[in-house]
Amino acid sequence: MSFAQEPAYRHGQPPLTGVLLCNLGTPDAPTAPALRRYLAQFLSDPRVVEIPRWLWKIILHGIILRVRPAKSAAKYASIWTAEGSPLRVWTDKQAKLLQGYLGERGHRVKVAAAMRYGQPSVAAQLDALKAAGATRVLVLPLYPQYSGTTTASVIDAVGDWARRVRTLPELRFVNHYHDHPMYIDALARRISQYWMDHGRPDRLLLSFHGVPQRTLTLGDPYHCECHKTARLLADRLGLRPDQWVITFQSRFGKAPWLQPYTEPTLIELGRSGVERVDVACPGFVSDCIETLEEIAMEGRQAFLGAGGKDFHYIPCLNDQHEWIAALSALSEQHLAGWPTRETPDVGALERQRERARALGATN
Ligand SMILES: C=CC1=C(C)c2cc3[nH]c(cc4nc(cc5[nH]c(cc1n2)c(C)c5CCC(=O)O)C(CCC(=O)O)=C4C)c(C)c3C=C
Ligand SMILES: [Fe+2]
Ligand SMILES: [Fe+2]
Repeated sequence: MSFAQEPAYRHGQPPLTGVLLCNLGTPDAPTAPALRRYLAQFLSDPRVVEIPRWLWKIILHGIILRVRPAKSAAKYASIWTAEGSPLRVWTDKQAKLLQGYLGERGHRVKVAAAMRYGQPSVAAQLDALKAAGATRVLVLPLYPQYSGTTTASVIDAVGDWARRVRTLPELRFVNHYHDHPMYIDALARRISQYWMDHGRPDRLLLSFHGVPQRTLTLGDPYHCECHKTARLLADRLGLRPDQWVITFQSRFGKAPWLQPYTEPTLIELGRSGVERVDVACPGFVSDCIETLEEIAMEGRQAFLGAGGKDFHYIPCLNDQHEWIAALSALSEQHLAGWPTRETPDVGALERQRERARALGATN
C-alpha cells in the first residue's frame, strides 16, 4: 500500500467520508433499446418482482420486454430534457448541493450520486469514493419511506459490491426518514408556497408509488410509513380530514397493489363535482417519469376528462433549499460518531466531563 492511501488524519485531517445518495435509476436515453436494458435490469431484481424465478423469466422475456420498452420510451421522450432524464439531473444536482452544504458545516466528505439500475451504478460510485480515499461511506437511499422493493435493494447492491472488495470502507445505511421533521417541513413549505402563488384547491391528493398489496401482509413497513408521512404533512398544513386524500400510483401487473389507486380516485373526484384538485407526490424527492408524465399529464387528463375543472401538479422537493438542508441534517445525524470535522467539539467534551463529575467521577 502506498502512503498516499493512508488515512489523512496522519496529516492532521480526519478521514474522508463518502456519502452515497442513491435513487432508483433511469434509462440512458428515451429509446426502446435503452428502455429494454434498463427494464431488464430493474425487473430482474428479485426484490422488485417476488414470483418464482422460472415463471417470471418466461413472462419478463416472453411478454414484458417485447411490449413495454417502446411504450415506455414514448413516455420518457415526453419528459426528457436537454440535460437528460429529470431523475438523473435532479439527483446529480442534489449531490452537488449536499456536498456544498456539508462542506460549509466543516465536514470532510465526498458526496456521490448513484442509480440502483442504470448509470452511474452503485458499484462504480463506491469504487470512485474508495479511489478518492474514502474510508467510511454513509449510504443514503433517496426513498424517505422504507420498502424491501427499493431501500433493501440498494443495500443488496452495496453488498454485491462489497463481496468483491478486499479492504472495505466502514459502511452505514440510512433506512428511512419518512417522519423526519425537516423532511416534513420541506414538503409543507413546498405546498404552502405553491398555494400562496396559485391559491388553494378543494382537495389535496397525496400520491405515493404503489407496491403489491402482498408486501404489506408480508410485513413491509412501506404502507404504514407513507400513511405517517401523509398524516404529519396534512397536520403541518393544518388540513381537515375532508381536505386531503392519500392514494397509490403506478400499479404494475395484474395482482392487487396498495389502494386507493391514484387514477381511479382522480376520476371519482372529477365525477363527484370536486372542482380543483392539487396533487403532490411526497415519496418522490425528485421529479421523474412517475410524477411528470403519470401524474402531471395522465392524471390531469383523467381528472379533467371526468368533469374536474382545475388540476395542479405541485413539483417534488428537487433542489429546494429546505430539502437539501434536511438531507444535510440527516447526513450529519448518521455521520455522528465518525470524525468528519477538522475541529473536534471541545465544548461537548467539557460538558461531558462536568456531567461525569456531577455523577461522582473523580477525574
Ligand atoms: C418511490 C419509491 C418507489 C417504489 C416503492 C417503487 C416500486 C416499484 N416500481 C415498480 C415498477 C416500475 N417503476 C418505474 C419507475 C420508477 N419507480 C420509482 C420509484 C419507486 N418504485 C421511480 C422514482 C421511477 C422513475 C424512474 C425514472 O426514470 O424517472 C418503472 C419504469 C417506468 C415505466 O416503464 O413505467 C417501472 C416498470 C415495481 C414493480 C415496484 C415494486 C414492486
Ligand atoms: Fe417504480
Ligand atoms: Fe408509472
